[in-house]
Order: sequence, then structure tokens, then C-alpha cells
Amino acid sequence: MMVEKVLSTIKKWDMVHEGDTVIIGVSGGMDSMCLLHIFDQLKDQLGISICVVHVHHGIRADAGEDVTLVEKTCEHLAIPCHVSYFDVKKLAKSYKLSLEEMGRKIRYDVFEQQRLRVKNGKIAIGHHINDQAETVIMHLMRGTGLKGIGGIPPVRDFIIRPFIDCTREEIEHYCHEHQIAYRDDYTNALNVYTRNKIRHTVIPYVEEQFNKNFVQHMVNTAHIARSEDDYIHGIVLEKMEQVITRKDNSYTIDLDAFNALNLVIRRRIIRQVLHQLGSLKNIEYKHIEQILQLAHKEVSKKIQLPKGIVAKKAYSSIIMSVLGENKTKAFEKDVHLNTKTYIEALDSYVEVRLLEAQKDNIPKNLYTKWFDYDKIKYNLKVRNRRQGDAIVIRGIDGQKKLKKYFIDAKIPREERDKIPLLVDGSQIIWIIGHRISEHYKVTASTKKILEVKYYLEEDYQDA
Ligand SMILES: Nc1ncnc2c1ncn2[C@@H]1O[C@H](COP(=O)(O)OP(=O)(O)OP(=O)(O)O)[C@@H](O)[C@H]1O
Repeated sequence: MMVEKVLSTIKKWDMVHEGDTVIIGVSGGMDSMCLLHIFDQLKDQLGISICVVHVHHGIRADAGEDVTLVEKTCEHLAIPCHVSYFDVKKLAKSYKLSLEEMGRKIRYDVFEQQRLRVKNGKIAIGHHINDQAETVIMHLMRGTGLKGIGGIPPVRDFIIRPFIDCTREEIEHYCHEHQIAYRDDYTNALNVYTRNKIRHTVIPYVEEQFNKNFVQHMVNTAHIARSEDDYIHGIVLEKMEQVITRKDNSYTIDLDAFNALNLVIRRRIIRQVLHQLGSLKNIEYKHIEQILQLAHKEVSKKIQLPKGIVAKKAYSSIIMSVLGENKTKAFEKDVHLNTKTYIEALDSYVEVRLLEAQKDNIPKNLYTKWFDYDKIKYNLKVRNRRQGDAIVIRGIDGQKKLKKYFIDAKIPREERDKIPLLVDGSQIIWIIGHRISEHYKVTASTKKILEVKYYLEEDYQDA
């Protein structure tokens, strides 16, 4: 029953294709050990290969036993197993994140790195119906829009959740019936974390007192909310093109066109601009309402928002930008091949891959570029500007001072520290989002291509 159900979820959401490599995130707990066994059952039928990734967070004293169980099981099933070790406590401190957030960020990074190493990689995670309901309730408690009510998506980019239609009881029953060994994470039973309190207190209470189908109702609501959210998001992107002019990091909203839009779309446009200006972290409902109100205020009225974001009323527009007060400190980060690196100073990611040389298809995208790999002599880094930086723009001798480039490109002074530079030693390879160096360009004699992608903070908050 359970295997058929998972197979039907995989088909319904088009989760995998023949020839894919599914990387299964296995913690050693019941859900992911069950997921591993089910994928082992289905792999031939689906024509896929599977491998396992386990992350040791260095938190629980008995975490070594999780590693042993996962490794032993993989050995028995003849499935490749990769274990990574981290000191999450230490990292959480330096990134100023909670242990949970840090652990999640690390896990998804490790999964992603493994995905880049395999052919047609997908990442399978053991979230199920009950996790979905808990996530929706958590979002509701925090105050959320449709996106939060949409909960955990069954598929996001390369991440798949084949148990999203199965309940915890079904998984438990399957494990019992097939004598699947798993580790009980004792922290799951503690009523200290929000999620555990919802699991052990809120849900049973509502089920007993109000509606025994509460969990399923939450899941159905999430499903509807997610599809409506996707639909509205498409409209928002289309309307943004019509009402907004963007110059560097400044967004000018034309009020005549903007005010003619429905309030739902206006609110969403503001949210999207805030997202693009930095991050939605610390942005609350009241901030969005204040910006909407600004449309009716006198010229020059300003609103100061978190992260140095400023919204200002002009004659027939609202200008949203990030002001100089929010100065970006000097940052520098090593970038490694086939890895996605998080640049905390900019809440963004740089992903670097090595490709075989191709003559065509050079990407025409501001944030994805190709370079001649053999021209790179030192360690790749991403950093912001330093005094004396220069870039080769025209011909091999045509060095241009970065400062001069910024002036010519009319990039405001306060924006300059926020522009990431990809460098090879002291040489600039790419002013990200702007020019690339002539010296590193792909040519007819290029043998290996370095593909570099840059993107803004991703939403790791699914679950
Ligand atoms: N340490 C880890 N290493 C690898 N994958 C993990 C790890 N922790 C969680 N995952 C993956 O993320 C999914 C969700 O994690 P979460 O922390 O919500 O669940 P969990 O209670 O640890 O689940 P499980 O019962 O599978 O252990 C897991 O089902 C698993 O696929």
C-alpha cells in the first residue's frame, strides 16, 4: 500500500525521471529510514540510482550512533553513503542563527553540493502530511501570507518530498511491518520546541475538541494556498514590468499605473521589491501598509525600514532603495568548484561549476557567466571592492580602475560596496551583475568552462 502510494505521489508531481540520481537525506530517524527503504524498493522500477547523505551536526552526544545506523544500513543495502561532520553550535554562533536554522542551512548546502556531483541529481527529504500540517500552523501563528499557508512544497527546484501524501502513522506502520530499524531522536519528544508543542499539544487538542480531520484540512488548505500563490505571483511579476523602473538598486514605482492595480497585487509588488532590495527578514505587515499609505502622502515624505531600506514619495512615484547608512563591511569568501557558497554579507549565493568547452550557448544572463577555466591562476574568491582594484575591459592592456568603471556606469557611491566581485588573486574576473574581464572570456581555444551563477537569498524556510 505504502509503496504504491509513494509511487503515485512521485508520478503525480513528476518527481523523478529515468536516469536520475536521487540523493536521500537520511537522519537515521523513522521517516528518512523508511524513505531509504522505499526508494530501495522502487529504484529499479523507476530506473534511477540512489545514494544517501547524512549530516552529523555535532550537537547530540549520541549522534555517532545515528551515523553508525545509517552507514550499516547503506552497507547492507549496497547504497553509497556520504557522511559530513559539522560543529553546528559554533557555526550558529558566528552566523547569528538558531541551532535549528543553522542545521537546516547546512543540510541543504550539503545536499546541494552532492547534487552537483552526480548526474541528474534530485534530493529526497522525508517530510510527510503531519510535518506539513505542523508547518502550516507554525506559519499561521507567526502571521503569514498565502506563501506561508502553502507550507512545504512537494517539489522545489531539485528537492522532492515523496512522503508528502503519507501520514506519520502510515510510516510507523510500514517500519514496524518491515522491521526497519531507526533511531529515536529524544528531542522530538521534548515539549520545548515550537514544532514539538504543536505536535504534542495543539494538534491533539483541536482533533479531540473540534475536528478529528484537522491535519488533513490543514494539508488541503496548504495545497490550495500554494497553487493560488503561484498563480498570483505570475501576475505580480508581469505587472511589475509595467509599473516599475529599476536602476541599479533603486526601484521607481509609477503611482498612476500602480494605483490602478488591485490592492492584492499592489501589496505583493511592494513585498517583491523589498525581497529584491535585500531580504524579507524583519519586514512586517505594517511596513508594507506604511509604504502603500505613502502613495497618498506629501512629496518627500520618507519611511525608514529595516536593513537600511528607504521608501520615499516623489511627485508621481515612490522610490524604494537601500541607503548608505546600511554600509556593507568589507567581506571576502573563498569559492570552491562544484559548490554553492553563501555570501552572508549580501544574503546571496555563488555557485561554480566546471563544464566541458562548448562553442554555443554562452549564457546571456546578467547573473550567469562563463569563463575560461585555464586562465584562472589562483584561488577564486568573492569579495567587495578594495582600493586599487582594476579590471581588464578592452583588450589585454586595457586596464580600467574599478572606481572609474563605477563612476562611468553611474553607480551611486553607497551602492559600490554592495557589488560582489569574483576575483582570481588580485585580478577581477567579474563585476557581478555588470562586466566580465576580457582576459577570462571564453574563446575558440577554451578547453574548460567555469560557469558561475549568482543569486539572492533562497527561501530555506519551507519546513
Ligand atoms: N542529519 C540529517 N542528515 C541527513 N538528512 C537529514 C538530517 N536531518 C534531517 N534530514 C532530512 O530532512 C528531513 C526532515 O528533517 P526533520 O528534522 O524535519 O525531520 P526528522 O525528525 O529528523 O525526520 P526523520 O524522522 O526522517 O529523521 C528528514 O526526513 C531527512 O530526510
